[in-house]
This record gives sequence, C-alpha cells and structure tokens, in this order.
Amino acid sequence: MRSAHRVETVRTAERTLMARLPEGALMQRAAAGLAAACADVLPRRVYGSRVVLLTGSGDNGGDTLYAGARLARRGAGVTAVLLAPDRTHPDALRALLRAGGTTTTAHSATTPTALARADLVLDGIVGIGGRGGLRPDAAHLADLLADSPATVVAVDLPSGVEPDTGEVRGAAVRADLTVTFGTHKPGLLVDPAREYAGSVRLIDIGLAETLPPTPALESLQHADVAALLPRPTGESDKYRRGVVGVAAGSTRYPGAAVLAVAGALRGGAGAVRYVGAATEAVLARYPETLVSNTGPKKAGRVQAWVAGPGAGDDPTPVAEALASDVPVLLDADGLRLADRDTVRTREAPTLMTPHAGEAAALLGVSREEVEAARLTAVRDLARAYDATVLLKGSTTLIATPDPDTPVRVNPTGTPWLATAGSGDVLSGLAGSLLAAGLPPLDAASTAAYLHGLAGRYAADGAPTGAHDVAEAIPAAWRDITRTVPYHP
Ligand SMILES: NC(=O)C1=CN([C@@H]2O[C@H](COP(=O)(O)OP(=O)(O)OC[C@H]3O[C@@H](n4cnc5c(N)ncnc54)[C@H](OP(=O)(O)O)[C@@H]3O)[C@@H](O)[C@H]2O)[C@@H](O)CC1
Ligand SMILES: [K+]
Repeated sequence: MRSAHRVETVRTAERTLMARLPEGALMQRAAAGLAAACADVLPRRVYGSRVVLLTGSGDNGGDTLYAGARLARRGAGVTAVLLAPDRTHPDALRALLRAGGTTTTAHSATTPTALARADLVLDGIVGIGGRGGLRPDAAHLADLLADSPATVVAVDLPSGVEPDTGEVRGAAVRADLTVTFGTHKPGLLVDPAREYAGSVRLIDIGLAETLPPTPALESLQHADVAALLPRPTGESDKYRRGVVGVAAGSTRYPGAAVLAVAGALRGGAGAVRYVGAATEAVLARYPETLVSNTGPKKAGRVQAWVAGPGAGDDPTPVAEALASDVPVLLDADGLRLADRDTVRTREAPTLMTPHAGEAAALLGVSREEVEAARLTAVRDLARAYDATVLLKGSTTLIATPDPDTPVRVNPTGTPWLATAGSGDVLSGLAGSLLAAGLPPLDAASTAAYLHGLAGRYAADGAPTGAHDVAEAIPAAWRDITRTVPYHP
C-alpha cells in the first residue's frame, strides 16, 4: 500500500521525530537521498555536470542547498538562484559555498542562461510550507524553467501545487522527478498536481515511526489487490459466489447493457442476471447470462445490482434496485435518476461511479471545478449521498462518507481508457465484486485497479475499445494474483 499524509500530520510527526534526533539530522537524511536521486537521473556522470538550485527561504531551500553541496563535492558545477538572499537557510548556504558552489538571484541577467545551459535543475522554491499560488518572483523562475531543456527534480513537491489537495492555482514547476521525504503528500497522487510531479521517489527519513497508522490517502498495489480479490473454494457454486443483477441498456442504447454484462462476467460473481430492454443483444454476445424482462423487483434473487448504464429516462428500474436490500451500484443515467433521500436512507450500501461531468451535475458545480479539486468533490459527494463514490478520470478516486477513512487513489489508469463504453465495463466489474461480497470501498478500488490494468493490456500503446478492455480483465486478474501463493 502506498500512503499519503496531509501537511499538518507530517508536521506533527516531524516534530516528534526531531525531538529524538540530533539537530539537523532529518535535513541531512533528506539531502543525502535527494543528492543520490539526482546523481541517478543526471544524463552523464556527476563530475562536470551543470546544476542549478532554485532556492526559497524555507527548509525546502535548505534541503536543496545541502544536496547541491553534495553534488558540488563530487565535481558538479553548482549555482544556487536565491529568491531571498538575506533569508536563505544560513548553514545550508555555507555548506554549498564551502563545497565550491556559487550564488545568483532570481532577476540576475545570468539566471536565464544558467537555466538554459543546465543539465539538472532542483526546484527548492517551496515544499510543504507553500500556500496559494506562487508569488511573482517564484512564478518568474517557474516560467523560465519551463523553457529549459534541463532535467527537473522537484524537492518534496513541485513548487506551486497544493500539497493537501492536488490543486494547481497559477504557475507551478513541472518536474521530471519528484523526490519526496518521509511519506507521499496527497497532491503527488491526485491530478492535476500529480502530472506536475513526474515520477515520484520516496526517501525514507525515519518518519514512519511517528506518523499515524491511518493516512489521508492510500493507493493499492498488486499485493493489496490480490488479497482482496474473491477466490472460489471447493464449496463454491454459482449462487454462493454471488449473482450480480444488471439493470441497464435500452432499445436506444443496447451496447451499454452488453458492456456492463461483459465487465460483470469477469468480476468474480458466479452468475449475471440481466433485466432490461436489451436481452437479445446481451444473449447474442453472452449466452451464459440469465435474462428476464421484468424489472429488478421481480427478477429473482441477486447479491448486488448495477443500475443505470444506458438506461435512458425510465426511473422505475433504478428505484426498484434501490428499494432492494442488497448493495447497489449507480452509474450513468442511474446517477441522474436516483432519488438522493432514497440513497441516503438505504440500509444496504450504495456505490456511485460518476465521471467529472456527472459529479458536477450532482453537486451543482461546473465540471472544471470538479476537475480542479477532485479530492474535495469526491468527499463532498460521498457525504451528500451517504454513499461510497468512485470519481472516474485521470486519477480515479474512491471515498466513503466517513472522513477518517482514507480516500483511495487508483494507480493503474491509462488515458486510453477514456473511450466510449469503458465506464459500462467498470460498472459491471465493480458490481460483480460487490455481489461476490466485497465492501463498496474494496469493490470499487479493486475494480478500478483491474480495469486500469486491463486498459493498459488492451491498449498496449494504441487506441482500444471498451470491449477489448473487458476481454483483457482476466489477464489483468492473472497478473495480479500470479505472485500470491495459494490463489486458485
Ligand atoms: N517535514 C519533514 O519531516 C521534513 C521537511 N523537510 C523539508 O522542509 C520543507 C518544509 O520547510 P518549511 O516549513 O520551511 O517550508 P517551505 O516549504 O520551505 O516553504 C516556506 C518558504 O516558502 C515561502 N512561501 C510560502 N508560500 C509561498 C508562495 N506561494 N510562493 C513563494 N514562496 C512561498 C515562505 O516565505 P515567507 O512566507 O516566510 O515569506 C517560506 O520562505 C519540506 O517541504 C521539506 O523539503 C526536510 O528538511 C526534512 C524533513
Ligand atoms: K519544491
């Protein structure tokens, strides 16, 4: 599991740890890890390379100067661009000068040339102490840096991104690599900030000893997903493995039903029961589906319903699914047709799977607002509906209504998944995992992980269709479980 903690939590853990260590020890650990990461990404050896340090007046600048000193001692030519020369971390600046580094200022005539000729630039303008958009001097440096061909390493965070929310207001540094200390920060895992971070390397500075066990955000890895995926046992028959009901599709949109069933068949439930107007299309493609042309109420027993993909404007099937006592997944038209109070007062869990536009409509805000502040949007929606919410997009997020439960971030997405019908496959897959008995947070995050991985397999660097994504799910499942012993 990869986890991220908010700034306030990091600060508290840092204070406790610092009290146990000699002064300056944490900054030295950070700088040592940072310098090593820089040496790894330099295109040639450290000796003779040109390194520029963008240096703010806080400890982020201090880390950067100490790392620069280490690189200078190994023969790099290091220049620090100081944003506030009289307030720069004094010990760190002395260390750099002693190692042979030089300094200049943000508006010096030589700064643009230094940036243009650099092999490597370290962004130490601000870290977790940065708030609001970058101030003009700092924004000027970020703009100059955007035109430099140098490799950019952000120190702790790309300057200009909001550490706790992943929002980016105005200018921000775009890094090739972010070297972060102690724990990930939420902004490193959530778009739009995540995109500014490039790849992310975590340096262990011993903070894990003093961080609380529950993070703000977590991101499942292969082993976590393998442990959550349902496994049939010798006792299993199709009903014990769970039956998932799919109330989807219409005469106008039969494809949505076929794709939701395609996802559902690959999600671990023992059987898929389809109700709706697309029975012919579903049976033609998947003859193993149980079909009925009644609504969910009379369709027979299921362990979870998926309601809404391509459903059109008839609210009855959605209402009937919500009236059941089993988990319900609402997607697409189902999100629009569901009555909020009914969702809030249900005893059984509800899982909602909107994309940004659908989430915006439900929250009464613009799509842009949701995309700029995805973490806030997913939490607000989960609270408003008292439901688990999976917000689809460039970084898919899953939140429960409980503010103390970490939000999950899916790490496996691919831009190729932004294709028609891909959401229908995901809804069937997640519904199937609900029917197999997974709690909504686990069903949603496991489904997103599988779906993202299947999307990568299906695309393999080229455009792909939702159908191919569904067909790649078993390969993704096998890849995840292969490394885990005793998985059938
Ligand atoms: N936590 C840990 O365990 C460890 C933390 N460590 C490191 O410490 C870092 C945190 O250091 P920090 O607290 O000194 O804050 P930091 O990020 O340097 O920013 C403050 C400076 O930025 C300025 N500033 C603020 N907003 C701005 C803006 N919008 N635009 C421009 N400037 C702005 C602000 O100016 P002021 O408001 O004072 O005028 C002040 O000068 C952390 O990220 C990590 O790198 C490691 O050493 C080891 C262990
Ligand atoms: K930074």
